[in-house]
Amino acid sequence: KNTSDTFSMDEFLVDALKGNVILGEPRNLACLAKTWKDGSSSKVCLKEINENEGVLLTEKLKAVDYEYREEVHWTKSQGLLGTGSFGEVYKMEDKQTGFQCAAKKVQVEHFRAEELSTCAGVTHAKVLPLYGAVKEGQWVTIFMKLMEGGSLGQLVKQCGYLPEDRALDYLSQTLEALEYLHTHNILHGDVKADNVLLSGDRSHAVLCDFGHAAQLHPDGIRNYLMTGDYVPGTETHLAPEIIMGKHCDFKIDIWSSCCMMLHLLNGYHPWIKYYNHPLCLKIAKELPPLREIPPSCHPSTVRVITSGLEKDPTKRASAAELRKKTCIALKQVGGLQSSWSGEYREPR
Ligand SMILES: CN1C=C[C@@](O)(C#Cc2ccnc(-n3nc(C(N)=O)c4cc(F)ccc43)c2)C1=O
Repeated sequence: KNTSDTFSMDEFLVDALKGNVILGEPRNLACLAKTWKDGSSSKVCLKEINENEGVLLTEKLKAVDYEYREEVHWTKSQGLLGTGSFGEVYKMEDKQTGFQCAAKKVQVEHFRAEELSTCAGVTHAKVLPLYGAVKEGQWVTIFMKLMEGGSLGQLVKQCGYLPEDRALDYLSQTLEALEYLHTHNILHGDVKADNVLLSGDRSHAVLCDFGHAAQLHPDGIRNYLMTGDYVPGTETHLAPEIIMGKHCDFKIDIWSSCCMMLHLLNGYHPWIKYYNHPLCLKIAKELPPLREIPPSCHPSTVRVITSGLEKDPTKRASAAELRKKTCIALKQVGGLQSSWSGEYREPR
C-alpha cells in the first residue's frame, strides 16, 4: 500500500476511534495518540472534560460500552510506584477481570505521542510491554506490565552501590534493549537506572519510559533534537553532542548507559561529586568522567565504560559492540556470583 492510502486509512480510522475505547492494535493507538496533544488546545469545552477514548492492547483490560474510566472500570490499587518523565506511576486493577498492571498518568499538555508511537509496536524481552492507553478529560493514562522488582534506581538507593558483576549484567540487558530499539530506528533519550525495571527476583531487567523517545530517520540527517520538540533527558547522563547542539543520533543512548553504569558502581550519578550546577558546561568542556570508574574494577570493565564514554559519537561504541564487550567483561570477572544478601554498601 502506498503511504497516501495508508494516510487516508489512518484518518478514517482515527475518526472511528474518537470518543471510544476499544480493544485494538498498536497502530490504532499510535494514530489516536497523535490527536491527543494538538486536541489539547485551550478550548476545554464540557465535552472535552468528560471525553473518554483510547485503545487497549490486551483483553485483560476490558472496556465497557466503549468506555474505560478510572474508579468506574479500573482503580489505582495502592500508593505511587514511581515517577517517570512528566508522570506518576501507580499499580492498578481492572474491576471486571481483576487483572493488575501498572498505570502512568500524564497531563495532556505534557503528553508526547512519541511515548506511545515509539513503543506501541515493540515486542522484546528487554523492553517493558505496553498494554494500552486511554484519554479521560485532560489526563492520559498509559497501561503497562507491572514489574514487581521495582526500578534499578530504587535498588541502588537501597543497596548503596552494586557489585561489579551485577552492574555488568544489568548494563548488558539494557544494551540488548538498545540494540533492538536502535535497529528499529528508535532512540530512547533517557537511559538511566530509574528507567530500568526489574522482575520480582531481580534477575530480569527491562527498559522503560519512552517519554523522551523519537523515531529517528535512518538517514540521520534530520536532527530531531533541534526541532524544538525534543525534551532533554537527565542532565548528569546527557551526551556532550546534545549540549553542543551538534548532530545527535542513537549514540546518545550509549553515553547515557555508561553514565548509568557509573551510577550503579558508585551509588551516585557522574559529575555531581566534582562539579556544581550547571553541569552541562562541564560535560561539554571536560574529559569524559573516566576517573569515576572505581579502581577495583576489572580492566575489561574499564574498557567497556571507556568505549561508551567516547566524546566523539562516531568513535563511541554502538549498542551491539558495547554489549559484546560487556559480556566479555562479565565472563572475565567470573560471571554472576554476588548474592542478594542485600547488605548496604556505603556509596564510594
Ligand atoms: C511501555 N511504556 C509505557 C509507558 C512508558 O513510557 C513508561 C514508563 C515508566 C516511567 C517511569 N517509571 C515506570 N515504572 N513502571 C513500573 C512498573 N511497570 O511496574 C514501575 C515500578 C516502580 F517501582 C517504579 C517505576 C515504575 C514506568 C513505557 O515504557
